[in-house]
Amino acid sequence: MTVHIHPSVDSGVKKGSGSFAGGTLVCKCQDRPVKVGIKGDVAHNHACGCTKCWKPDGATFSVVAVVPRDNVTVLENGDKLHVVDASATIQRHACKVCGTHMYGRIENKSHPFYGLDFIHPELFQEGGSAAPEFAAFVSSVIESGVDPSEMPGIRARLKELGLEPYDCLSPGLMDAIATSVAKSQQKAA
Ligand SMILES: N[C@@H](CCC(=O)N[C@@H](CS)C(=O)NCC(=O)O)C(=O)O
Ligand SMILES: [Zn+2]
Ligand SMILES: [Zn+2]
Repeated sequence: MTVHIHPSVDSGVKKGSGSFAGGTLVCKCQDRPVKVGIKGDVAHNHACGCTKCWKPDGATFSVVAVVPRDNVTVLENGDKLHVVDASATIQRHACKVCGTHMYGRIENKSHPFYGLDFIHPELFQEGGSAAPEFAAFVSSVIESGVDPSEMPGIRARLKELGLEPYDCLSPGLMDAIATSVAKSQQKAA
C-alpha cells in the first residue's frame, strides 16, 4: 500500500535553492485570493501530524515552517481572514472561504517561539524555499483517523524521505523550548 504523507513530499523531498529571497503565499480561492508576502527564507520546515495544523485535501501531514513575524505582510484580500481558534497558542489566520491557513501567530510574549509566525511553504507561488527537515507530532495522525496499524509504515516512509519522525518536536527544538523555560525560571527565582 502506498503511504501518502503530503503532496509536496510524496515524490521525494525537494531541496531548497539556498538563496530563497521570499515570496507570496496564495490561498486556494479562484476569486479574490488572499495573498501574504514573506520576506526571506523559511526556517525549521517540517511535516506536522497534529490535528491543528492545516493540511491540503487528502494529506496525512501538514508541512509547516517558521519566519520572523516582522517578515509577514498581508498583501491582498485580508478581509477574508479570520482566526480559527482564538484560544490556541498559535493563532491561525485562515481564509474564511477556502479554509487555507495563511499564517499562525503566537501573541503570548513569554512563549519560547514568540516572534515567529508559522506558514505553509507549499502556498508560495515561487519555488526554492528551504525543504522540510523532520516530522513532528507523528503519533498525532491517529487523532485525525489514521489506523494505529498504519504507523510503522508511515514512520518507515518518513525515514525513507529523510524526515526523521518524532512524536513531539525535534530534539533541537525541544532543547530550545527547555532552554527558554529554564531561563525564565532563573529570572523568576
Ligand atoms: N496531539 C495534539 C497535539 C497538538 C499540538 O500540541 N500541536 C503542536 C504542534 S503545531 C503545537 O505547538 N500546538 C500549539 C497550537 O496548536 O496552538 C493534536 O494533534 O491536536
Ligand atoms: Zn481562500
Ligand atoms: Zn501542528
